[in-house]
Amino acid sequence: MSPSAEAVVDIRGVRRVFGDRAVLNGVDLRLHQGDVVALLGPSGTGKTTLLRILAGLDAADDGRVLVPKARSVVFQEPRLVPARRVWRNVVLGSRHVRRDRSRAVRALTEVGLASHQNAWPVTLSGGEAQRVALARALATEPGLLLLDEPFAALDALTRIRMHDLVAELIGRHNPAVLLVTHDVDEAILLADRILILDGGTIGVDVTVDIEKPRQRTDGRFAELRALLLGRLGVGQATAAAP
Ligand SMILES: Nc1ncnc2c1ncn2[C@@H]1O[C@H](COP(=O)(O)OP(=O)(O)OP(=O)(O)O)[C@@H](O)[C@H]1O
Repeated sequence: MSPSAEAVVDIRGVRRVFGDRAVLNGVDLRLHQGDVVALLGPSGTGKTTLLRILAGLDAADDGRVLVPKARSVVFQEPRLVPARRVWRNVVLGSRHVRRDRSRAVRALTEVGLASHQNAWPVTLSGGEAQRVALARALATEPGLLLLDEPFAALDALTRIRMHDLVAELIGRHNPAVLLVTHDVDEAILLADRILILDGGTIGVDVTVDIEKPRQRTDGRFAELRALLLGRLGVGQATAAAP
């Protein structure tokens, strides 16, 4: 993305204070359409707080926040409404249900769940429910897609399949994406840029210069993993290895 293109997310000097602790203390972040950015950081450093501010679910105490109106969030848990069928969950809040049914089915087709359109959420597996949450998030064609540890509750095999699916969907819809994750490999697999939030600010900002699809066996993958783990304060032995 050319640096001169207009940013869809532009936040400057964002502060968020809880009690006497400034969890965010001067965060700057610019994202352009199509940017896929992963946000790592030790537990409790404010990743979800930042994501909630970008989602409009929380407000900064100070600083400037420019985000698109059309934005969607996928959380760790799918947050489906149990009393609504799957397709209705995809277009929740719509006032034009009949017209929107085809939009819902298109979105479900993209995540491989068109055949489940009339199912009730309780009948879905965890992975299927999260695919419905993704379909719902993308059905509105958001300019910004916020993903808050969306694969953390899934088993390892489902998580790998979800990585492939999300990569494909992001490529097709081309929103700006902010992915909060604890999984360094997931960040390297999916993101073009990886940030580490610590001490209230973004201290690490790395461009992932490995062509996609990325292989964990690629030497550059292992090198970047070691670098990031080192910066996160874990796996120094790996990071220091020759
Ligand atoms: N509404 C709130 N009121 C008071 N403190 C809060 C509130 N929301 C978050 N915090 C505190 O802010 C800090 C950052 O929380 P946040 O959930 O943003 O961290 P995180 O980096 O996403 O953590 P994790 O990786 O464990 O999910 C934590 O210490 C948390 O207790």
